[in-house]
Amino acid sequence: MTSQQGSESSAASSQHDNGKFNRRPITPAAAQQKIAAYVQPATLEEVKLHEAGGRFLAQSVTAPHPYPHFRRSGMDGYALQAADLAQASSDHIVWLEVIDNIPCGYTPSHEITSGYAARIMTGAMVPDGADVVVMLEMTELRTEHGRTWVGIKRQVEQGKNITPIGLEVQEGDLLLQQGAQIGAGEISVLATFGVHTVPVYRKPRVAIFSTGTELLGVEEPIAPGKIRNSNSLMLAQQIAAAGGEPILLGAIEDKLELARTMMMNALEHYDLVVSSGGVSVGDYDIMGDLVRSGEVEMLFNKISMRPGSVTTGAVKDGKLLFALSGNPGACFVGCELLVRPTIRQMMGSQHDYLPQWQAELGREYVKINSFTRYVRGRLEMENGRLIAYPALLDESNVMVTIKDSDCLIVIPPTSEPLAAGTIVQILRLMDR
Ligand SMILES: Nc1nc2c(c(=O)[nH]1)N[C@H]1C(S)=C(S)[C@@H](COP(=O)(O)OP(=O)(O)OC[C@H]3O[C@@H](n4cnc5c(N)ncnc54)[C@H](O)[C@@H]3O)O[C@H]1N2
Ligand code: MOO
Ligand SMILES: [Mg+2]
Repeated sequence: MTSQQGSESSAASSQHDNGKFNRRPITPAAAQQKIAAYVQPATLEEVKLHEAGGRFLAQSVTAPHPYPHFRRSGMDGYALQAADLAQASSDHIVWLEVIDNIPCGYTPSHEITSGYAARIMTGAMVPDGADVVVMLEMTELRTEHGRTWVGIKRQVEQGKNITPIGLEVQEGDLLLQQGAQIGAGEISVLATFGVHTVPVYRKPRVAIFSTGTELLGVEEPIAPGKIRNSNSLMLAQQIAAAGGEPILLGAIEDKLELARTMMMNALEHYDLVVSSGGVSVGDYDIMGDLVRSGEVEMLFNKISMRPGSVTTGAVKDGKLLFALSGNPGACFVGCELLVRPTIRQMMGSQHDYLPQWQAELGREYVKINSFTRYVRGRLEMENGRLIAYPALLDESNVMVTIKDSDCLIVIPPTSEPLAAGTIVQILRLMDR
């Protein structure tokens, strides 16, 4: 016991506490399912469209009108009847009288009949009667006595350079599904259809705290035996990237009473709670003790995965608590596999779990394990093949290679090393 460790820690009782050792592992998928059963949808709010980026739509949106909603010219040129050009050729120029000039934003003032044309700009409304727009470069002009004729030496197929009404979207079409995450393309759609305030899910407020008597604030000078609290800030970034609002509650010493107060307060005031550290079998692994104490309903305290086998999930009054391992690698993976999907499920996302792809293993992977491993990896495209390189240092307690990874390579339980070139599943990390 270190000098800082108070007598109220769980140390005294831990020798007799078999609960922490007799943990029944469940699979990562089972853990995800258990959690999903407790997810409560976030409430709604309206935000201005220009502030809606990254948020999740709380209601599906259907098209109030077709798009485009008028026949639109795709070129600067002349709107006319294609049949008038039936005799046009390099030896025979067809002349049509120009009776209108249609800029964008105006309605045509004349219907086009045989023998006539209207000068028209890209994006302008094609006049009734016209069934083609001939681009400016294919035409020549003649002016006589204040009247203007356009000359064309080529046939042009009917419909050319006219975007028909509803080409992109018909009235009543489903534009965006509830739960869609709003990016540039979605904003363009919403703007096009006049949705200037957007119903979105409120960002779940996710409380984050770390446990560890060794933890210093990031601003504090380094000291023997101490480390800076990197997990809290790493988690905050992951949670923000997932769509949540991280609330940093700081770090506490490994004291059961402090942890209880912190956890209960967080569960009361926030939508989700994520902690780091203290879930293993050590004397001061207070989060593990706390979750087993009966004050919260434990969902699991062992998952058949590495890193993060001791990752613990619990629920109290419908609110979920994720007690992640303190080892940075395990903390990171636990957040990606469990916390991220929860946040996204709360906001109705159809893309809640990390997308799964296949890749070739870039180098031999020799560690064998009865649990599924999520190995941080880096993806490269080589000769049209997707190759996943496992990090050279991928231990749970290794921090520095997290930044180099853009995927987690899924190594199933195996008793044999995996050869380079083996097809593996990978989970794409989505925060970059
Ligand atoms: N006897 C056993 N010991 C351990 C086992 C086991 O099965 N039997 N499992 C090991 C594995 S695997 C993991 S993972 C860790 C899990 O430990 P905890 O979740 O209890 O985390 P701590 O003990 O609090 O810390 C572990 C490690 O991480 C550092 N840490 C903690 N918090 C932070 C933070 N906020 N920022 C940066 N680093 C942090 C801490 O200093 C420790 O080095 O247990 C193994 N032991
Ligand atoms: O299972 Mo430990 O939790 O990272 O390797
Ligand atoms: Mg521990």
